[in-house]
Amino acid sequence: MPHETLTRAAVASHNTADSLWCIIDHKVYDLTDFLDAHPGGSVVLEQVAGTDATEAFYNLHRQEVLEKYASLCVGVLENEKPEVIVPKPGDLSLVPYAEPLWLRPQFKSPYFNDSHRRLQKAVREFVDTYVTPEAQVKEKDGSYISQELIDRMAREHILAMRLGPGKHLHGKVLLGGVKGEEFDYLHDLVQAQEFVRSSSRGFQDGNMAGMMISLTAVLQWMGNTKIKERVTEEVLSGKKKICLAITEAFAGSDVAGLRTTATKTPDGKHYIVSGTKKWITNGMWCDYFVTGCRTEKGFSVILVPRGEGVETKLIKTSYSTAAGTAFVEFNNVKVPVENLLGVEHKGFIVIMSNFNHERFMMCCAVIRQSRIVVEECLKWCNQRIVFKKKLIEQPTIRQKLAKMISHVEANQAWLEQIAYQMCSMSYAQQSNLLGGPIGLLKSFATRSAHEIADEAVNIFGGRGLTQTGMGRRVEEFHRTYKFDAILGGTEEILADLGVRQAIKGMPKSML
Ligand code: HEM
Repeated sequence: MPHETLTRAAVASHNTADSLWCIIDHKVYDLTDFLDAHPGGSVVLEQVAGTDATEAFYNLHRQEVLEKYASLCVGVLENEKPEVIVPKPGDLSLVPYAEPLWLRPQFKSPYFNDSHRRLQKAVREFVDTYVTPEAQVKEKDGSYISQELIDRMAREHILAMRLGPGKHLHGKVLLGGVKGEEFDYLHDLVQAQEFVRSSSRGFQDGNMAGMMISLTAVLQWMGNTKIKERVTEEVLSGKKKICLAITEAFAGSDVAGLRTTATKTPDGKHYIVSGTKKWITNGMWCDYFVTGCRTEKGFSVILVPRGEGVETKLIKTSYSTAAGTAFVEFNNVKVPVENLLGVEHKGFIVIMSNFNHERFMMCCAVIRQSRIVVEECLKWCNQRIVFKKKLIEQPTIRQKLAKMISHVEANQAWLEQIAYQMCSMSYAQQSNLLGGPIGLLKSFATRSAHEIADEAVNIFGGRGLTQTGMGRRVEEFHRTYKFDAILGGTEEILADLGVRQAIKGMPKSML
């Protein structure tokens, strides 16, 4: 915190490398000892010694740089007040279009009530305080989520909440005082969109994405109540970790082409699971694998615990290894038949019904990330000066922003409408009636992400290709938005699913 009140004249006298001060946003910084450490070099700082460097600073740095180096601040200017708004944990952004319409005070929404708003506020505070700081470190160094954060999420029932609505939430009081019984798909949308604000795509998946897409299958399809209750308790309390193991090097979206086999032992008491799985999110640290296998007369899903014959190797992808993406080998792993999910040889339905919620979550995430990029671009265009004008004064730039904003707003409106429909449908109705629309939305939202990432990099220039500094969020989005276009079904497969499902509902007669 600044201790002294100073005048501009006093600052002006500290204008050499031996004593170098400058003003940024009405505060005074002593940069003398920072000269050699400054990533932009000492020369540029000497050029602004003793002057007001606010404009030069914001032309090149993010506000968070000043927060990180707050200790360099030695005073405030007499009778002057800082103008830059520093957000506190939980705050809404004041940048236009940075928040979905329902969170902007001037607008109303037919979908969101007081309970959704309470949840939003509490989750944002939680994410800003506990998730984002860890996410940013882990995204960079590639290490896995801390047990401390997992435990904290378990205590607040956040792990349970992130599976979506259902009986597993009954009797629990969630963040914002929301009762588990009232948690619906609009709450689900709210929490999913708040969690991605930590802007670290690898860590975002590292933060229990595997659990979100696999424990749901255990809850829904595990016939053996004892195993179901034990595994659910272990995972939701954070003691054990679980992931979905379907994709193979041999087959991705083509689930029918999988080669991992599960053969029953002669006494009928066990399966012997053999084969490999690839790109398994969180696989590196998981204790359980919800595994797709070929069985004698079809396809079955089996809960395989880590143990003898299970080996995991890290896969390096374009996002951080914080996601724990694994190549998994099952080498004659012996699993009790009680670990079967759903009906033997009829596992296709287990996987397919699970996909809807996974894809819905991915829509929530990629649409919110796209909005973050729009916010970054609006901030930058308002801050960056080129050809003696702010970037925002260039009509070409405004055209780009118009396109980006329109994509985000259209997708969010479609998403909210789908979430609203989900609230009043059974699981089976959702699969029948919403599998297609969710597929179309995911496919369209990632095409939008493609356009948004492309325009954002053009707006940021070299900074949009640099992993630190002003453009780091844009660089990360441009590098990683494809994960959402591929995982959970590719754009083409899902677009096709959407149309095929629509055609199923066509009247038989010619129209
Ligand atoms: C409190 C004062 C300052 C601090 C703590 C600071 C810190 C930093 C940091 C951390 C970076 C790395 C890039 C980033 O994270 O954004 C950086 C880059 C840079 N800084 Fe500063 N800086 C300060 C003031 C200034 C001023 C007043 C100028 C110019 C007149 C300046 C010019 C630069 C330049 C040219 C770069 C390289 C930018 C780039 O590669 O895009 N800095 N500074």
